Amino acid sequence: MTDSILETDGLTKEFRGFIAVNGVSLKVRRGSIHGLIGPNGAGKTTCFNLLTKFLQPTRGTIRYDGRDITGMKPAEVARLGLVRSFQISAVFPHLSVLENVRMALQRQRGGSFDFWRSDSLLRSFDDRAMALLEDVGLTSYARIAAGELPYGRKRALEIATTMAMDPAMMLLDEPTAGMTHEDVDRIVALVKRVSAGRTVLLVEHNLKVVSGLCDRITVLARGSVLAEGDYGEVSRNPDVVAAYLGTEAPPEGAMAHG
Ligand SMILES: Nc1ncnc2c1ncn2[C@@H]1O[C@H](COP(=O)(O)OP(=O)(O)OP(=O)(O)O)[C@@H](O)[C@H]1O
Repeated sequence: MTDSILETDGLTKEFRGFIAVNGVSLKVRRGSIHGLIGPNGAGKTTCFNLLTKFLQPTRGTIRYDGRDITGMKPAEVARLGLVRSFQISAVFPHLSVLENVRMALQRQRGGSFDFWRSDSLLRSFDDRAMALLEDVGLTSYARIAAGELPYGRKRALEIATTMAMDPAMMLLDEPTAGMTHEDVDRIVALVKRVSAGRTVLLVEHNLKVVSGLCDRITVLARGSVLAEGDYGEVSRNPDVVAAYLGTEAPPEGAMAHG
């Protein structure tokens, strides 16, 4: 018996007749770090948006923690503990790093954005916010305006604000996109750390990141599942190699792992 926390069955998304995601049946094991990879245009982002309920599927079902969430709204699934990392645009650039996490904590408590009046309430979240900042290595940046953070640190802040929701499952969309090597290593370590006691699903282009992080990997190509397994298995799969070589060369040496 596998203990899946997230399961899709025949998940399909059509855009005016173009099938971006085609009959994807996915099982994400509770407590695992699961990677969703595939060449450009494979349907990863569409799939991610379906799972986070930002898009409604044309067909198919999504079950989270034993419950059918197919028709639910993003906020509803977030309340159930299935939370996507906030986009950088969701970080308030003029507020400090600490204030951003405080806001996220307040939101988790069901508070409103009425931060004019609730300053004292927000301050009560300081301790928890500082603990989260420590988790993501941002303690020394607490008082800096979020907008002034270097890019890699902004992604760490995004993860801290996601963690503020205390999700049972986190969905991360390319957490290392556009990062320097040093930032990539830091985010990999961070995702590993925050994955303790949670399930993580990430869409990721960088196959070295995937090989270092993921217990299980689903490879999408042209909207369908092409292969599934651990990194060693999928990287040796001739169909996977062909799919990557057919559209773009994988990052140097990436397929040589495992
Ligand atoms: N809103 C939309 N309307 C029409 N076509 C779309 C829409 N969103 C995505 N597509 C198409 O669906 C296909 C899959 O796109 P998607 O962005 O999900 O792939 P991806 O694997 O995330 O690609 P990439 O790695 O390039 O980000 C692409 O051909 C894309 O052009």
